[in-house]
Amino acid sequence: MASSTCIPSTFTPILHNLTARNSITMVGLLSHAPKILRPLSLPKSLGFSSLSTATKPPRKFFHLQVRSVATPAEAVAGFDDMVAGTQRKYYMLGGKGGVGKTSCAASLAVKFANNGHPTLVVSTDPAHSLSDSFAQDLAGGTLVPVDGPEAPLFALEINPEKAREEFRNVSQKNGGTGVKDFMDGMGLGMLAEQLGELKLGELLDTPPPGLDEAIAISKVIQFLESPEYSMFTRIVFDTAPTGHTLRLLSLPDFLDASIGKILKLKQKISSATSAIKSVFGQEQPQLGAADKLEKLRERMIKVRELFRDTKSTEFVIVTIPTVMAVSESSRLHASLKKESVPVTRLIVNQILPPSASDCKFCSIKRKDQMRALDMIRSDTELSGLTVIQAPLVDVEIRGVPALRFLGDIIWK
Ligand SMILES: Nc1ncnc2c1ncn2[C@@H]1O[C@H](COP(=O)(O)OP(=O)(O)OP(=O)(O)O)[C@@H](O)[C@H]1O
Repeated sequence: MASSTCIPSTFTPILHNLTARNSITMVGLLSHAPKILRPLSLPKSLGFSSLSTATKPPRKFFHLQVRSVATPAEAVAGFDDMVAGTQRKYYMLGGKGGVGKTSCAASLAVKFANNGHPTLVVSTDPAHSLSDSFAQDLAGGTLVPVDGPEAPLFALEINPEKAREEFRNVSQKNGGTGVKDFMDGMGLGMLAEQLGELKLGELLDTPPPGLDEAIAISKVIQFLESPEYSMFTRIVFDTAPTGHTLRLLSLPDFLDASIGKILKLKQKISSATSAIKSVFGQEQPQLGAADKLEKLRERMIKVRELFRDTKSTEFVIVTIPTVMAVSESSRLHASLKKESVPVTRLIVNQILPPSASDCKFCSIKRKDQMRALDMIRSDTELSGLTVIQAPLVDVEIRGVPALRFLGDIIWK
């Protein structure tokens, strides 16, 4: 049984962001735990002072001695497998809101880059939490280089609203409000009525939930298919909270079916319009909208294939040790399995580090967490996964040094 690594609760790294970017002094209150933690090397390049005489850039801030403590067995993430090889791999991190998806995704991206992989970290979260996590403005919908890691690390915050706008434009034709007007305009309104069951209007004018994710990911696929982005060998997705992800997973089939029907409709329209043309001499309408939908459909199929590619993709579920979060993670895993999305790792984040003297609050909290960890062990969906435990650290995970610190704890 793998022994556990944990941060003694007395260890408190304090990150003071000094004036210049990246010049951070890390003052670890080492007096409490000199025997456990000792600074191996701190990068002078980042402006670290006295704590170390390191000259070459470090691999780690601190060396944690592995010691067995009475916490449930945890596995290690198997980072060596994740980082091996230069064939492009995709890691999608997802789970309940607020569990630490962005922090874990960003820390994984930093760790890949610090191990030599040109890496792209993508978020479709409208709240721009990736910028918060890196403490750098990454908004704008284009690739932004992240300062700090050793190999190139770029971030992409896709704005779902903009992506949705694009989608809506696909369906609008000559300023109409959608296909219905478009068909009315061609005197084919009655045909639109008959096709009511297609819910054409809803599909094109009000995108279904999860579409943001699908379009955002399809945008990334577009990026990655172009030569200038062929350098990236690791792509890390910080996905939206569970609900969106589940809808996204079923979306390509939904769109496939609906767009498939639209394209059949296109067939009907073009034969109907040639009939109209011969009677009314009307112009043959160009069907740009339907053609663009065809492109969208192809991209959605690529999204679905990407999610299901066991050779290059892995979905990592992130949770926290509460009954609610574990229950949601179990449902998420069941849905991912149904959609044949490969999942092997589960991160249980923000676990209270062991402590000799628990206050009343902590001892109750700890009991709840143990109960949730027991739930994982007995859960039919989750018990087969590699469970990686990440401690609750008492500093906010912001900026590359802190992400590197968290990454060294989680991605071993
Ligand atoms: N192991 C940890 N120890 C302490 N704080 C943590 C840990 N992991 C994450 N946090 C903090 O928890 C907060 C939420 O983290 P994060 O934004 O990564 O979660 P999220 O799942 O992406 O949230 P959302 O669903 O809102 O996007 C942040 O303030 C982050 O710094």
